[in-house]
Amino acid sequence: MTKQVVIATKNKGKAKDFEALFIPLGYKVVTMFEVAPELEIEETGTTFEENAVLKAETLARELGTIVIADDSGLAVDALNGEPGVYSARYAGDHDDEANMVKLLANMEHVDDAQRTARFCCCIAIAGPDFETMTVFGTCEGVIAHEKRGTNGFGYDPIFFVPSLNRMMAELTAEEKGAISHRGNAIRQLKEQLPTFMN
Ligand SMILES: O=P(O)(O)OP(=O)(O)OP(=O)(O)OC[C@H]1O[C@@H](n2cnc3c(O)ncnc32)[C@H](O)[C@@H]1O
Ligand SMILES: [Mg+2]
Repeated sequence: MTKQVVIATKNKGKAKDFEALFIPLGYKVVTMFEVAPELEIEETGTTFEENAVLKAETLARELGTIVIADDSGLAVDALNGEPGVYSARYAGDHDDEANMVKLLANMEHVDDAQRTARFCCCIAIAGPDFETMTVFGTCEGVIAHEKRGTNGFGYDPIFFVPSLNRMMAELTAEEKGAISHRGNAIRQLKEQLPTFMN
């Protein structure tokens, strides 16, 4: 029987990232589209951790099983850490394209040296018989002046990864997982929960 991991997400790009990380470990990835399509979880927290815990615990309670959730975002130094926890809704509705347009406009007069940023990801794991646990991962980069690349999701086309000399949206899902905030968080989870992710 294939093991499965339930992720409290409705973001298809995020789900693909998780598949690249979990399938090699022998897990099938299941999202809210399959297990709770009607459930809307309002992200009322002010930190990645609060929102990740909220999403994981809400779905775990609903299903009575172990659930993982990811709350993530982009923190841009020249914008004092914005859009941060509001990354998905930066330009209003959840619209990746509009979010990038707004971010590039707000960065128009920022010099190359000041365009540093990082993706942040808090992953929470919740279940019926243990206390919710969280791990945190980051990925350093630079905000480009224009979009490039078609892989990934969200802000990937404007996030330059200096160590690979490519945009995040130019990496395969496997390459992204090896260096991303999400990959780094998952690797920590794996270290701390070897029995869950063996
Ligand atoms: O809450 P769920 O349903 O998981 O999906 P979401 O897209 O709303 O997810 P978040 O609330 O965690 O918001 C994260 C946003 O941050 C951005 N983001 C997070 N991880 C990213 C990544 O790996 N690449 C590009 N953008 C990312 C992107 O705009 C996401 O919509
Ligand atoms: Mg969300």
